[in-house]
Amino acid sequence: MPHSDEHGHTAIPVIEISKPSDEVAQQVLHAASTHGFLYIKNDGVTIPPKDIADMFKLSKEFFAAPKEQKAEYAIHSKKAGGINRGWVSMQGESLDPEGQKQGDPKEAFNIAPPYPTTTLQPLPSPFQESSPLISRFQSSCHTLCTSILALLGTALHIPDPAYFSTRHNQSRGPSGTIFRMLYYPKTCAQGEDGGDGDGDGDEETTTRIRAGAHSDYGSVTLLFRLPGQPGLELLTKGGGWMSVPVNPDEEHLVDPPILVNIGDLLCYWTNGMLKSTVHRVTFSGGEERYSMAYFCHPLDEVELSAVPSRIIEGFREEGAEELRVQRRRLGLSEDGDGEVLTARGHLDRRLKVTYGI
Ligand SMILES: O=C(O)CCC(=O)C(=O)O
Ligand SMILES: [Fe+2]
Repeated sequence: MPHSDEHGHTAIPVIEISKPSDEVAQQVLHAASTHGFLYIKNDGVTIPPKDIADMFKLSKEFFAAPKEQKAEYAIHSKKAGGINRGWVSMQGESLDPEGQKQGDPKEAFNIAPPYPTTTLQPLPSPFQESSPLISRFQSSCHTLCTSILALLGTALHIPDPAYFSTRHNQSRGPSGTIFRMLYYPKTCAQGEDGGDGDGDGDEETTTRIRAGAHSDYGSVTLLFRLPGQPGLELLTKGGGWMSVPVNPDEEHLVDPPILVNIGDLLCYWTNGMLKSTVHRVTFSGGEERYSMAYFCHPLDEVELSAVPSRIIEGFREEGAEELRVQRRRLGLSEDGDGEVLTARGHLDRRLKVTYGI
């Protein structure tokens, strides 16, 4: 490690964090500041593989329900608990509005963390009956995110060891954190004919897209996928697409490692040092596909002035171009005028681009 794939791309490392140390912290920082992606070896305890499997079972059961039933909990609706919660229908969202005419051929269901009460948002069956599992799963995802952020804090020599964890402590207030279950149905027209279904193969050379090219919004994202359901690709520095295997080390790892990627907010917050890498999902096989993502965000009120680290301060010049990209994504003037965004302000700007809300 690290080794390269057949195209010469350095592979995304699998990092074991069950015994945190300076060396482990350095490995996490290195992956986060080069690929923007890393795998965490599943220790079997933090997020039990059985819970992951049970969550996938629930997700399959929910998405198999009739459309009308799912539509009762439509995204942003009052019944689903408000903004950014609930069910997203097929083509109901475009992650790459400029690059794609149509919305993504996928469905999703968003669940927010329980705040300020301890109960989850109103949920349809079978989620309602499994609320304890869902809460437990979300909370273990959050624990893992906090551990990853703590390792980044160590490697960046942030003087306050609790800098990131305090700012992501959900018991202290609301945040943009959201857990999302995704379902990409098998649609033969799109698998064979670029989606227009007229059978003439006129888009033969176009890659079939299941989730448009995008970067995530928050601090860190955890991604769960199922063996045999590939399709995730990341944009390399050279402008090509590199596939991200579900289990990069099948020989040694029974449980697939947990994929982690850095979001725009953390890139912005670190002067562009941690990379928020653009990624997408393609058909590659066209079979149905399920995934789950935990998008971890800081508390709404957190101010995103550069994190207090000499390493980040020293990156200001090198990261200037990356920061300009980030500012463009937010619709801000490129060179900034000294204003400090809050985490909420950052998310609102990003959501506006995707949903127009
Ligand atoms: O389904 C996947 O593998 C990735 C989904 C994704 O990137 C997202 O929802 O942000
Ligand atoms: Fe994503």
